Amino acid sequence: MISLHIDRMSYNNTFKLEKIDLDIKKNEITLLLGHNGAGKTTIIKSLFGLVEFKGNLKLNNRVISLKKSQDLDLFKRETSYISDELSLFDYLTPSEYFSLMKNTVTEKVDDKFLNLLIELFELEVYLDNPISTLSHGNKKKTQIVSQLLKQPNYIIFDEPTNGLDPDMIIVLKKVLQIIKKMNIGILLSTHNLSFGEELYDQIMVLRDGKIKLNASKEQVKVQYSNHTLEEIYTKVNKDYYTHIEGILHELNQAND
Ligand SMILES: Nc1ncnc2c1ncn2[C@@H]1O[C@H](COP(=O)(O)OP(=O)(O)OP(=O)(O)O)[C@@H](O)[C@H]1O
Repeated sequence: MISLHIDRMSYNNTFKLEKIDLDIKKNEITLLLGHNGAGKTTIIKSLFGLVEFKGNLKLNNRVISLKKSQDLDLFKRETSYISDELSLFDYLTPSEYFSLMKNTVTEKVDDKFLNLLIELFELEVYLDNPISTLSHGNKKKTQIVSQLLKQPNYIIFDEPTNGLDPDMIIVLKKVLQIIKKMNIGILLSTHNLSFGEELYDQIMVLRDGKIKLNASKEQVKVQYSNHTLEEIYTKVNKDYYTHIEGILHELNQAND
């Protein structure tokens, strides 16, 4: 299990995260939801030691320090990060890129697993084209496959559905359901409520750097019975939506 505890973190006092407790458990998907600027990426950056914070990071119940090269190497080996920024080597082809990724992991990559992912994400026809010539969605799929092929213990996935077409969103949802059962823990940070709804086992909702909801799916069911995730999200952020309803009412009146 990965456990991140942030007591406090701030960017020059302009934005702060407080009392964040995030767990990523094997065989589970943790969903991270929040408005633009809520702090989701900052939490992910904290996980990778890219921002300073007061608190601690545990891997399998042991506190680790990403400033120590040994701990950093261990954490990198255990974790794949699929970012929303497409930082691929554009001059390589997907095929060359996958080979490069295969050579960077210690365990042997299962070629059958890789070929099935290539087929599922419909990348066969682009395998020998330079990545620079691929569409945004195909670059994204190349990035997804390049990280999944490592079959890490944990996957941190930022905005998984950005740039994907409806077929691929459906395929990705099914792939993540299978991958989770391979004893892999997944953190999904997404704005796509319907995508997250079917997938999550744990949910964290953030507003302005603070936790509004941190619960398991079972706890959510007890508290919100059959409500959809959109309804739950709206209820959790009640103050915001009451404010928005007021403005929408005025907009409607102005239109009369
Ligand atoms: N390097 C930085 N220096 C100062 N402030 C920053 C920095 N990076 C982010 N912020 C601010 O911290 C807040 C949280 O940003 P963050 O990127 O974590 O939000 P987010 O929830 O990922 O948003 P989005 O959904 O828009 O990606 C924002 O107000 C942002 O402007």
